[in-house]
Amino acid sequence: MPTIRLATRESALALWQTNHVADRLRAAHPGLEVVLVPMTTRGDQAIDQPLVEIGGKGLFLKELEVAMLEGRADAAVHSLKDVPMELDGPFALPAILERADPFDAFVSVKYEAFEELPYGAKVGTSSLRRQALLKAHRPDLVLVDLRGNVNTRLAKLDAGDYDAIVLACAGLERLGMGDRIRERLSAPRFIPAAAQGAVVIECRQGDAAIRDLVAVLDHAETRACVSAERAMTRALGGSCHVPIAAYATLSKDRMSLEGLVGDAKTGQTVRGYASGPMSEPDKLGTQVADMLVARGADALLP
Ligand SMILES: NCc1[nH]cc(CCC(=O)O)c1CC(=O)O
Repeated sequence: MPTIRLATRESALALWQTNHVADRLRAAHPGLEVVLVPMTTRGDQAIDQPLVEIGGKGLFLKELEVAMLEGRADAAVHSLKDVPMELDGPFALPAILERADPFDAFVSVKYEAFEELPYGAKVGTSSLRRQALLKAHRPDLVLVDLRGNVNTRLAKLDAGDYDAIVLACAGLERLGMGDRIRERLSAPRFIPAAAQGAVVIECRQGDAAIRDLVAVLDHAETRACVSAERAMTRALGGSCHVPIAAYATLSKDRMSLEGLVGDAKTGQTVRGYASGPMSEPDKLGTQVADMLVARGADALLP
C-alpha cells in the first residue's frame, strides 16, 4: 500500500493542521497510508527569548526540511504564514489549502471589544505587525511581548498578565477555542500577515510522485491571493521580523491587494492598494510594494 509520511511540529495547532491534511489525503486517495512524523523545532524550544532576537528565517521549518532531505519524511505541513518568502533549498509548495479565517482576534477576559480597552491598557503580542497596527489605532496602549503556543498565551491572559491579547482567528478556531474570540479585527482596519489562515504542504522539489499526490488539495483562489501577498512582502525584503501586512481578496477573477508597512514603536503606518487579474499575482504584489516604497515605507524598513 502506498504511504506518505508527514513531518509536523508538535504544537497542538501544528498537529491539528497535519491531522487535517492527513484526513483530506486519505479521503482523496482511498487506501493511502498517511503517517505523522512529529518533531520539535528551534522555534519551539527558544520560547523564552523574544522571537525578534533569535531571528533567522524559517525557524519553524529547518528540522522538518532536514527530515525530508534525510528521507525520514516525504512532506511537511506548515502554517504558510510561518514559511519564509524565499524557500531555502530544493523544496516546493505543491499544495496550498483553502484559507480559513485570515483575520486577527481580539481576546480578553474583561473587555468585549478593542474599543473598550481603557487608556494605557496592557496588550500582549510579540508580532511586530500586530504591535504596529495596535499602536496606529491606539498610541496609548502598552504592548508587551507574549510568546509561546496558543494555549500558553491564553493561560497568561487568564492569569491576569494582560488586559487583552491578539491571536489569529484561524488558530483559535482550529483548536476548538473560537469562543475566545471577542472581536474579529478585520480588514481594512487591521490587515493580516501574508498568508495568515492558510495551511501549506512542502515537499522535495524533485519528488514528482509526492507533488502529484498532494496537489489535489491545492486551492487555486487561495494560491492566487497568498501569492500576491507573499510577492509584496518578498519585494519589501520582509519576513515576520518586519511589520508588514498584506491581504488579497478576489471578486470573480479580479484580485485586490491591500498592503501596509508599519513601525511597531511609533505606530506610524504606510498603506498601499491595487487591483489586477487573478492570473498575475506576482505583478500585483510588486506593484503594491512599489507604491508603499513611493509613499515612504522604506524609511520604516530595516
Ligand atoms: N506565528 C504562529 C502562528 N502561525 C500560524 C498561526 C495561526 C494559524 C494561521 O495563521 O494559519 C499562528 C498563531 C497566531 O498567529 O496566533
